[in-house]
Amino acid sequence: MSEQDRLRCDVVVIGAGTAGLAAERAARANGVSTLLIDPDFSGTTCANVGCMPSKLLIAAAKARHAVDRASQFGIDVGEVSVDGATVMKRVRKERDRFAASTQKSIEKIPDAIRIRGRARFTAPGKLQLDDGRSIEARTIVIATGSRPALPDAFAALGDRALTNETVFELKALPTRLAVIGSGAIGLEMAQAFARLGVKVALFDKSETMAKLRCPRVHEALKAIIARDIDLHLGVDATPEPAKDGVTMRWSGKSKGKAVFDHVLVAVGRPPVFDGLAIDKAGLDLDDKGVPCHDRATMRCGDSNVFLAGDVAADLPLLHEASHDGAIAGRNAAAYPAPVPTDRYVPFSITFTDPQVVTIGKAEEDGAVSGTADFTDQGRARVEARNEGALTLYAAAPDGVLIGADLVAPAGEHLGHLLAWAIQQKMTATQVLEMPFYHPTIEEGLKQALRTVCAATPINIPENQDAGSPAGA
Ligand SMILES: Cc1cc2nc3c(=O)[nH]c(=O)nc-3n(C[C@H](O)[C@H](O)[C@H](O)COP(=O)(O)OP(=O)(O)OC[C@H]3O[C@@H](n4cnc5c(N)ncnc54)[C@H](O)[C@@H]3O)c2cc1C
Ligand SMILES: NC(=O)c1ccc[n+]([C@@H]2O[C@H](COP(=O)([O-])OP(=O)(O)OC[C@H]3O[C@@H](n4cnc5c(N)ncnc54)[C@H](O)[C@@H]3O)[C@@H](O)[C@H]2O)c1
Repeated sequence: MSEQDRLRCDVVVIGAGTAGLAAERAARANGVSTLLIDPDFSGTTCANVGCMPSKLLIAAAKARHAVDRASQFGIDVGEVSVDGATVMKRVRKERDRFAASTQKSIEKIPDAIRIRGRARFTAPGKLQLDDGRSIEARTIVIATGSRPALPDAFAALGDRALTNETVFELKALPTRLAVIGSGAIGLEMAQAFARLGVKVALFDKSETMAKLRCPRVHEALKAIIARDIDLHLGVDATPEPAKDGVTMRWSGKSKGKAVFDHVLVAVGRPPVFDGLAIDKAGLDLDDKGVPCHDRATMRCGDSNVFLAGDVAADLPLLHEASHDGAIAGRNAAAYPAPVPTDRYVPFSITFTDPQVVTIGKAEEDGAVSGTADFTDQGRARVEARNEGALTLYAAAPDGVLIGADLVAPAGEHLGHLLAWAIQQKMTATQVLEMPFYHPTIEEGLKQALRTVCAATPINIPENQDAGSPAGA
């Protein structure tokens, strides 16, 4: 092999998504030479087909829903129509802006570092590109992301089956949409399409949506989702091509048959290892084929290989992908002396309206719990958003907050307050000692914090008024 066919660097990063870009940035900032490998450099999943286009569709649904809700305040807006083609055009136009700005930042990486191609292992620590060039690196970061699972029965439907990679390309809104999977993608997209006027049915083989642990919060979510969507949990749903769409048949907790224009398949996103020949990397793999790794360093065993982002199959979320990347990149540069990092408390928000949040640990981890209900909470009533429930989990006997499940108005903001308090290992008493402005949704937290205090031998702060202002 000629010298030209041999690429050399300290740290090679495979995959230029959120995690890979963060890893390359961190490695280079630590003074080592890097190479970044990607077949397309077309921007990130987040910008192209993930977080951003999904939130753009949700924003359109929110606008339509606000109009629908206006009448309860005595505001008559007359007949409303949705121009589906314009809705989808805006989603793509704004999405393309986000994608272009990601691409611009990729273009700022020096040319010599960006290598177009696919990498695969030929032996432990040895990589080859699909054009035959070999890569010699001191350390390797794998950041190849995840992609939507598409079971065979759905793949057989051709373009009637949609995933997050195709749904945002729809030129108009469908009339009838089946959604398979009530995880984050299924719930967000099902509710958004339904609120834009699409007739939506949602099917899941599990009886639990959005990985909620608290049955009370789950019941509240079920009632909210079922208002807009024909909801079928605990069912096996099978598709079959029909003349003008797809026939879905389902059985289990409910049974039926209906025809839809399209089926959106959102049944999880397994990590991408194909083409990498990961079996030749000499790494221990878990039962799902993911290299065993330490989340504190992102290092695979005692090898010179690190993981970052969705490919690690830990918490497939954007903030975790970028944290993984920073940790893996720095430690790949510091090899063989990786520095462990404390990880964030697990924290996820599903952007339904109201939003669903899960944080940290739950009852099964030995916690006591405190609850709050938003059906009669003051500010929530003022806004006619009085629905939802919250459960806080705390360690006994000291009342240190360790987790939460909630579906509540302003859920993403309550979620952040709680995640930050939990990350800081605050007790229920310490949070109760914080100022609560009136009248706010945040006041709804007090109810749950006080129940945690009552369930543990700790006291509600003595110098605090135990009453509630009107509607708190
Ligand atoms: C519809 C949807 C909505 C979402 N919404 C949210 C949200 O609201 N909030 C949130 O926190 N998270 C959200 N997520 C999750 C979030 O988008 C992901 O966790 C994140 O984008 C993962 O980043 P990554 O770098 O691991 O993967 P990616 O950005 O997918 O990057 C992987 C890269 O690896 C490259 N690659 C693959 N194979 C090879 C190979 N063999 N050689 C070289 N390169 C290769 C690919 O081309 C790609 O560029 C959403 C996801 C989806 C699908
Ligand atoms: N707001 C956010 O942060 C956000 C939004 C979208 C996606 N994401 C990320 O993307 C990942 C993938 O999302 P997702 O919704 O595809 O996966 P998911 O793992 O969140 O949910 C998949 C759902 O599909 C169900 N399912 C699996 N196989 C099925 C089958 N054959 N028939 C019926 N139901 C089936 C599961 O029971 C589960 O409820 C998420 O884990 C999340 O981390 C995050």
